[in-house]
Amino acid sequence: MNKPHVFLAQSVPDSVLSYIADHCDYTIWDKDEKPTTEQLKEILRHSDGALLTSLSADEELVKNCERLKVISTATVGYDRFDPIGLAKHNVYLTNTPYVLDETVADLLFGLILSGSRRIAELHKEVIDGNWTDKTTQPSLYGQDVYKKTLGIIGMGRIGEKVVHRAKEGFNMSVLYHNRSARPEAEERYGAKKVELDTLLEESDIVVLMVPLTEETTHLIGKEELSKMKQTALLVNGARGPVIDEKALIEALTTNEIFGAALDVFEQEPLPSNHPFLSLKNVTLTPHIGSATAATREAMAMRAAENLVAGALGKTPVDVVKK
Ligand SMILES: NC(=O)C1=CN([C@@H]2O[C@H](COP(=O)(O)OP(=O)(O)OC[C@H]3O[C@@H](n4cnc5c(N)ncnc54)[C@H](O)[C@@H]3O)[C@@H](O)[C@H]2O)C=CC1
Ligand SMILES: O=C(O)C(=O)CO
Repeated sequence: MNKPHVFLAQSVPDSVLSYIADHCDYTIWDKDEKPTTEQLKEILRHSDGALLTSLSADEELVKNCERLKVISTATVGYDRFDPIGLAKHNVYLTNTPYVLDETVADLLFGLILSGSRRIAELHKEVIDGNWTDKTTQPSLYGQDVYKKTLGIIGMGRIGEKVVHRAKEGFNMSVLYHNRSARPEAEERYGAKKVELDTLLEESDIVVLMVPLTEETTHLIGKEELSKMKQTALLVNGARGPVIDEKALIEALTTNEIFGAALDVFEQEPLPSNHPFLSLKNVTLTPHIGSATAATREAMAMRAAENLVAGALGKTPVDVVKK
């Protein structure tokens, strides 16, 4: 029997490629520039499945792809894909939940610590040869993390791992804002579900961990920032557009809040003239929430398992239901 054919828009670890090859024939896109929409449509017309992590897909892309059964992304976030549009043409969208939760929560705690204790800012002072008596003056003091109040917006898989670290490691109080109540988290961590405004007003550290949707676009803007404490830190591990960056830059420039620690941005990579780059009260990382060798390999394998299952005509484990 002929093997199904899958398209890989990017390379994958050898172990993952070998798993795919056991079940499918494959083509890998090996050019530096991404395929154009027209090139992608043509490729997908001849594919049973596709791994499109760094690309996007909607109804228009797949409407003439009779063979196509699955589009897999090696990410948990799927805001660049339209699961409903794909489903209209019997194409599953799959993502990679669970396997990255602990790793992303670790990074978020790195951001919390760096932003609160000014690690990135003062690291730069040391590197630049500016370590003088003045470096430890009160105006450069940080904020405590231990026993402070963490406000988490988006108490999902990753949000709960952040809360675990906050409670078990730092004895923090936890407020959360989520679409639905999470009674187990309330019981286990003493987390309290509150309205967004209350969370913003009462938290010392506000962490964003919601998916990017119409509802969460610019969830944090001028008005929301004005409700935060002047000593508060805003941490974004979700997606850039969840924050209105213009409003955040204004709040950081006028010290309306203490600082921001950000892994995701409205435009990625950040343009070289971006105002964030000249602010001191920010920690910036280049969207590395899940970027450890082990976790990225686990994500690629999970994405491959979904891809292979779909291409073979089975129902993949991680079908995105919207
Ligand atoms: N920086 C990075 O590298 C990474 C970023 N992410 C981002 O984090 C997001 C969350 O991932 P998971 O925790 O796995 O997702 P999840 O689906 O388990 O959790 C998201 C939570 O947000 C809540 N939510 C959704 N819309 C909301 C709204 N309008 N208001 C309040 N709560 C709302 C949901 O009820 C859910 O509990 C992903 O969608 C992705 O965009 C995920 C992994 C790595
Ligand atoms: O999985 C995701 O959604 C990411 O942003 C990268 O891990």
